[in-house]
Amino acid sequence: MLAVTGVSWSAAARRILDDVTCVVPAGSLVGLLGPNGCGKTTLLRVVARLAAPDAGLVTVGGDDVATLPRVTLARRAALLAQHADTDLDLTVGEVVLLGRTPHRGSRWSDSAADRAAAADALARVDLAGYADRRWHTLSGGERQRVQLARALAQQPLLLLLDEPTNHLDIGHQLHLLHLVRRSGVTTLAALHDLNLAAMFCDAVVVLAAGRVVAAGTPAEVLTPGLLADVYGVRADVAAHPATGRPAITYHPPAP
Ligand SMILES: Nc1ncnc2c1ncn2[C@@H]1O[C@H](COP(=O)(O)OP(=O)(O)OP(=O)(O)O)[C@@H](O)[C@H]1O
Repeated sequence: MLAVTGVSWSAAARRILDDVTCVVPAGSLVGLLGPNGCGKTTLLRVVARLAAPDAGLVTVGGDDVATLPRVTLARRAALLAQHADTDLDLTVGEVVLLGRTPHRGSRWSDSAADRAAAADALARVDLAGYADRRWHTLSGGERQRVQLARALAQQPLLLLLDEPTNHLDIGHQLHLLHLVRRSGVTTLAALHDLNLAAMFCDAVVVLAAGRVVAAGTPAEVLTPGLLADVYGVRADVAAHPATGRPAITYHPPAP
């Protein structure tokens, strides 16, 4: 469904993404992992065509994103950016309806289908009843969930999520990833919490200094050796008693 092949991207004479290849099969949730600055956001931006790669190919649904009409790409892919915000004095309902823009064509007003999709998306992020609240009155976690609702209202084939659990309490972190997984929408999500990645992702791709250093199921990838090599941390990895997925316990840094 999403295929990234040999993608490189440079800025300020530095190679930020270096020959990155990965796939996100249709309907799966793939976690994009790696330390700060390894290139996760940059890869999501390249996939969303907000940055043009120096080399390589990105296809969504088999089509090269570089040549897809903008409106077609906007209908297919929704990006939830890391610090999604707006300076406009919008209501929550208006923010979520922005997700319907690619479907609106030349219509100026919202259709019943637009309003239904927006209301459904708000309910799914547990914010039914918030439609008339002003955006700037929301907490950080509420804003994050509204932005996910905007992305869901877009009804994309591909969701690109940049640290979607930012600002969320643990209950809402679990709820959000459960919701994304159950939505069945093909998703690539940059995540920092490796236990959440292990719990919810079908597969993970690990970047380090712009290169893919591991890819596979969470159990295949999230080993003590990988955590030491990539993050420089010591950790134990056991099978979660309920799910069998990896459960990581970190050691404090050596004194
Ligand atoms: N336009 C740019 N010009 C120069 N450097 C850039 C540019 N965009 C990104 N970088 C650099 O590329 C590297 C990768 O950045 P990116 O935001 O993709 O990392 P990340 O893995 O998402 O990090 P984090 O986990 O901290 O969010 C960083 O060192 C960043 O400073």
